[in-house]
Amino acid sequence: MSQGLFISFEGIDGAGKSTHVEGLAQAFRAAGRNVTVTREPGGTPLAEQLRALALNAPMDPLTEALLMFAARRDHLGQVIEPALARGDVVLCDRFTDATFAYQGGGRGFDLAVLSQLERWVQSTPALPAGTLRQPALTLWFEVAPEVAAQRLAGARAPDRFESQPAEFFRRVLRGYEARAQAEAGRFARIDADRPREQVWDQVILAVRSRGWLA
Ligand SMILES: Nc1ncnc2c1ncn2[C@@H]1O[C@H](COP(=O)(O)OP(=O)(O)OP(=O)(O)O)[C@@H](O)[C@H]1O
Ligand SMILES: Cc1cn([C@H]2C[C@H](O)[C@@H](COP(=O)(O)O)O2)c(=O)[nH]c1=O
Repeated sequence: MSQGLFISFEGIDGAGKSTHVEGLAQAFRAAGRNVTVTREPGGTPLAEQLRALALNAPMDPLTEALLMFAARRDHLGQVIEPALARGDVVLCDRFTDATFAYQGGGRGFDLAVLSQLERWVQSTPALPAGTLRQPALTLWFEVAPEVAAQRLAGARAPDRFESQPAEFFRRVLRGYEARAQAEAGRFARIDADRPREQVWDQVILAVRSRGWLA
């Protein structure tokens, strides 16, 4: 049986990350792997309900952060951990880096509290004590907020996050930068301000260079 592999996709709204999730899933399936495609917040019936609240209902920053981690706890227990235990490749559209970027960077919420929640929520008996469940690779789609906003313009009714001004997304970007610097080995920076084909080339290179696809 193959070993489970956990890959997350990150970036500001409209960076273009979801566009490449299914392509990477197909590449792994073509190589004979079982793939679980999922997203955060969401991925389980309960977490999808929490997603609808987090994206649409007015709330204070602590409530928002708690909802993200509550959804994540359910998602990890119901979907991610079982899939990894089966040996699947798990492709997750956003994970905890989004909380540090959006709630920490964007909202200015206390990073120490987020780190504590991360330790509680991502501890798992599947890993040695003191080790947290984290992606093996995080594909970080970096793009200027103005470019991302243009891509989303008119596409759908904006939610509580998508309707934030460019300055919010500049803070979110800085939040991602800080996480990428702190955990450089886990992050692959994708220059997402390029045509789709060139973005895809960077995605597949990041995976191949780690020996996970030929
Ligand atoms: N490289 C690209 N160049 C131009 N447009 C793109 C590119 N990649 C994706 N798009 C378009 O930009 C829009 C947003 O793409 P996508 O949904 O993949 O972004 P996202 O990062 O997943 O956004 P969100 O987090 O808000 O769901 C879509 O209309 C998509 O077709
Ligand atoms: C996981 C997570 C997500 N968010 C925000 C980021 C996005 O604006 C939405 C999710 O929408 P998408 O179209 O599926 O990208 O939620 C957040 O603020 N904090 C998080 O932890």
